[in-house]
Amino acid sequence: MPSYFTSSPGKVILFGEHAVVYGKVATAGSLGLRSYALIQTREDKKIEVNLPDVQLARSWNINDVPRQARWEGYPYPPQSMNTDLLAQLTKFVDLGSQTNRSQAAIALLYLHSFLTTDETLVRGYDFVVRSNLPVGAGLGSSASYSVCVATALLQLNGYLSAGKGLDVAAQRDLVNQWAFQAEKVIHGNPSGIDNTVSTLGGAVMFRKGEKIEPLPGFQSLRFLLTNTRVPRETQVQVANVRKLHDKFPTVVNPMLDAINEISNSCKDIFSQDGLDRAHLLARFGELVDVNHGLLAALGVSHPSLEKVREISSKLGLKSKLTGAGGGGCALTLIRDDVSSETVVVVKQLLEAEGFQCMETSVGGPGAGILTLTHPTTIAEFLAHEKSYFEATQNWAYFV
Ligand SMILES: Nc1ncnc2c1ncn2[C@@H]1O[C@H](COP(=O)(O)OP(=O)(O)O)[C@@H](O)[C@H]1O
Ligand SMILES: C[C@@](O)(CCOP(=O)(O)O)CC(=O)O
Ligand SMILES: [Mg+2]
Repeated sequence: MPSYFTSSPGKVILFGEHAVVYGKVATAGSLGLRSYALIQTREDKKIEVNLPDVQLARSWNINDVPRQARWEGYPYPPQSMNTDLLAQLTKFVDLGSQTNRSQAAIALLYLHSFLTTDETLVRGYDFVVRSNLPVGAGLGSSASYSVCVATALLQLNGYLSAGKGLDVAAQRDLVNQWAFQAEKVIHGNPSGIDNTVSTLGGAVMFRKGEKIEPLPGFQSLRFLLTNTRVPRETQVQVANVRKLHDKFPTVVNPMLDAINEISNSCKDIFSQDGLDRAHLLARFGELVDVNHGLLAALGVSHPSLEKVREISSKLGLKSKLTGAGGGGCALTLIRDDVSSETVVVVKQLLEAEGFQCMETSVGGPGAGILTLTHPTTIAEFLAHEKSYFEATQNWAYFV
């Protein structure tokens, strides 16, 4: 009975969120915080889904879920989203269209409709996801979830098996393309940066439709992430920027161009010979400030995010919102010369506001699969989730 774990990281966008949706360059890295999925076949033709992070536990008869006939470009996703299928699935899951739970369930079933083979159809499967990432806080939980879903369904249905003749790069590409479809279900109009970073890992400069450029040196940077715990949805923030853009294109386009130049300047700083690290970090901090100012002008800051900036700047630290904004997370650059006492103080001050501070590594591995020798149960997976999480070093990453 095939049984697999899949795992993929969240991400932090350093520069370029929102602008990246308009084809500008953005800079981002994978996080040490990850999501983990369990997928395994069962014998009663049911799909049993358990997503505790969004309080969803549901089971469906596998034959009741709509299935797609072979399409052009198989096994890569079709060029455009199937909106009829989306409407059908929204009705089928019957959880409302805009809730956390329904988006997660529809994204899973959307991929299921395309990827399920006859072999899986006669059996059914269990599917569980747990995440160490805060959901809806700007650290790419939706992309991390989407990559876990895509990897799990592709693996269970044999698309990644040796017999298919895909090398590692092609496997990652297939996962990334399907994860992007799931992100589209959740976000509406994603740029693709989040699923790409979650699939590939590392630190990259990303522009829609172009080859990914690795950004060496990034791993040595240290950040504090602060979750303001103010809920927001990426889809809503992206739509608000779109409205502003469409109303005042001549005002907004130069702002997006300026954001583009921030990533280019960041790259220049890293590749500048002879620039000592103290100067590099000081310049980086200035770009953090400028990028936040532009994002605030686009209307995606929030009083809680301004509070993070105010507190950190009192201690000489630079912060900006990260992800879609409107709440969620901010990142703060911790320069090498910042003492551990200062970090403790800033964390205390931020936590006193009710915020949650996290320090995590940036630029680690991307998506991975672990084949289980013994099938497990959903209950056991959830009961022992910590040890599964800690087994991360044994995972077969696509790297
Ligand atoms: N662990 C998870 N389990 C199920 N669904 C998840 C999980 N993490 C994220 N999601 C999905 O992603 C959505 C949040 O996405 P989004 O608004 O883009 O925020 P984020 O910045 O965290 O990516 C949730 O509403 C849910 O549909
Ligand atoms: C705002 C945006 O640039 C990043 C969104 O990231 P998150 O979902 O808030 O983690 C949107 C996108 O790139 O698709
Ligand atoms: Mg997201």
